[in-house]
Amino acid sequence: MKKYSLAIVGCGKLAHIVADAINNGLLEDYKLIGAYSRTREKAIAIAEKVNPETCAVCGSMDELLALKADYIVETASPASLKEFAFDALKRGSNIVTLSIGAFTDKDFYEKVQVVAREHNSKIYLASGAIGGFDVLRTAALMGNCTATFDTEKGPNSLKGTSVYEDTLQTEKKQVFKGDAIEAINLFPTRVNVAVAASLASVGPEKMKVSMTSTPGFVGDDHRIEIKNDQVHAVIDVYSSTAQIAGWSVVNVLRNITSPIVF
Ligand SMILES: NC(=O)C1=CN([C@@H]2O[C@H](COP(=O)(O)OP(=O)(O)OC[C@H]3O[C@@H](n4cnc5c(N)ncnc54)[C@H](O)[C@@H]3O)[C@@H](O)[C@H]2O)C=CC1
Ligand SMILES: O=C([O-])CC(=O)C(=O)O
Repeated sequence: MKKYSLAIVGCGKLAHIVADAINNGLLEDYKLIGAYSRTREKAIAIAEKVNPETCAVCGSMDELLALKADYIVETASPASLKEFAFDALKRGSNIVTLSIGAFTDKDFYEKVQVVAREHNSKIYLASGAIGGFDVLRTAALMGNCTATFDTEKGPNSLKGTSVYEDTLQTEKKQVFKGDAIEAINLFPTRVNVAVAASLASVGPEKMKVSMTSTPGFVGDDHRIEIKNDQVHAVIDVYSSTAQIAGWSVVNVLRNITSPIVF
């Protein structure tokens, strides 16, 4: 049976979910051939977990791209996706990404599509911590639609952002209201989901995004609502950890090689 080669960029928490899935026999159509992360030890940890003999620990992005893996899983950051997407697609590698926030850069979003078409490669947007791309896309296709994206988080997950203040520990507060572009600019690695939902529906400028901080709240709740003349759909996903996003990459990879495609 043909195995597709796989490489991982960004060897943190979510990459380990993909590595565990390989080890647990959930990705039998793939062979991990390379791992790259800013911190070399993290790439070593992934290679050692899966198979240090067949998975190269890459010292640079170029080294990883030179492997020309059939699929590159990106679990790093929107900035990293921008760094390697063109080169990867030009070499015929397909990309599975969680850092969909990168696509609020219109120029980048348009150019990756042109390059992917020219080189017969594809970019798969993993559903991450949300879902329902199918109904969002379908409802949007029908026309005349509006959409909102409301996130609830605990204050501790906002530490290190400009909206954090100690009073959030005791008071519920809407800490952000704006569109998906403003949201990802303020929270570069926390609202990829809002951008993903917007690209699947009304676009980043028209997606009305809010974020509410609730004292003691654990995990994330993302509530997407889309309406057109005939359809009213609500997709509400609560998750106590971000692990669902790593699993969504596993799901995309399984779908790619499955005879039944969801
Ligand atoms: N779409 C979604 O639902 C979600 C998307 N994400 C995205 O996935 C990314 C990874 O999440 P985690 O695994 O939880 O983060 P993490 O912080 O545990 O791991 C990310 C790893 O990537 C490395 N990295 C970052 N930029 C890099 C670059 N330019 N080149 C090479 N390595 C780089 C970091 O050093 C780190 O080891 C997040 O930054 C976020 O953009 C995360 C959660 C949900
Ligand atoms: O884990 C989440 O809830 C969402 C997240 O980080 C992202 O979209 O970047």
